[in-house]
Amino acid sequence: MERREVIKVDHVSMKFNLSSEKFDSFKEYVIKSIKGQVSVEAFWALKDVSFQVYKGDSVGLIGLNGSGKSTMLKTIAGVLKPTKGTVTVSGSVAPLIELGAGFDMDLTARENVFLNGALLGYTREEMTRHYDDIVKFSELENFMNVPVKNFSSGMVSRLAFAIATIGVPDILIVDEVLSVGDFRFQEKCEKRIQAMMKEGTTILFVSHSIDQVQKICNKIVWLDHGVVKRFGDAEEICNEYRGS
Ligand SMILES: Nc1ncnc2c1ncn2[C@@H]1O[C@H](COP(=O)(O)OP(=O)(O)OP(=O)(O)O)[C@@H](O)[C@H]1O
Repeated sequence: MERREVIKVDHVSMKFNLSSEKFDSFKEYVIKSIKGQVSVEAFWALKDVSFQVYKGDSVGLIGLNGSGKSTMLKTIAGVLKPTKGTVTVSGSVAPLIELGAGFDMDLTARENVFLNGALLGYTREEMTRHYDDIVKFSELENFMNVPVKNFSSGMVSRLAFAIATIGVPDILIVDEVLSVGDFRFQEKCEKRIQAMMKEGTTILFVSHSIDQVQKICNKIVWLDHGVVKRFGDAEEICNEYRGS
């Protein structure tokens, strides 16, 4: 199997500034921040994280709430810039993070297909070609002319998943999105991800279902308070995680 490195996470640390003060209004916040009276505390969500991902790997990020999984995925997706260290990514990336975040809720599902497609870098012609597949996969045939604000959260996720997975990206980033939608739809999404893996797509995957992680992933990064506790074989680390 080809062992081409597609993601290199090199000594990455991420700092967030947390303000513990409460402000009665935005005006009060602005005045105090101009006067330098807002005290902020540094919080390191990732601390010196390093790992490499090779083409065709499917890597699961596991760890308790707040351990830094989503922050790590967002730095790889280019949504966040690390405070220290570097992330090098080669190839196209399809991020399935916060599904539906790019939707305009007042527009119809149909209009959002084209809007979201444009945000993902597709032309109108490309989206027209993929339109029927998106409608069929999301099973929203009867709802395409309905404003998305009237959709349930599961319907929003189905539409967003169908749009985000129309191509075969080099790297697919999946953050918790399979926990939305019903059981049957989750299976359908899993199948689509597995089909992409067969085509050679590299997967980065976050889910609180350790069984789902073990089913999809061959490697694991186990994060603990922003630090890599373990990195390696999925089966071994998932079993260790279950027993921890
Ligand atoms: N924009 C932000 N500003 C301040 N703190 C943040 C921000 N984003 C994340 N954090 C903090 O960083 C830590 C890691 O958050 P992150 O969402 O990466 O964890 P996670 O492992 O994905 O958690 P979960 O399993 O709950 O989804 C948390 O303590 C969180 O409060």
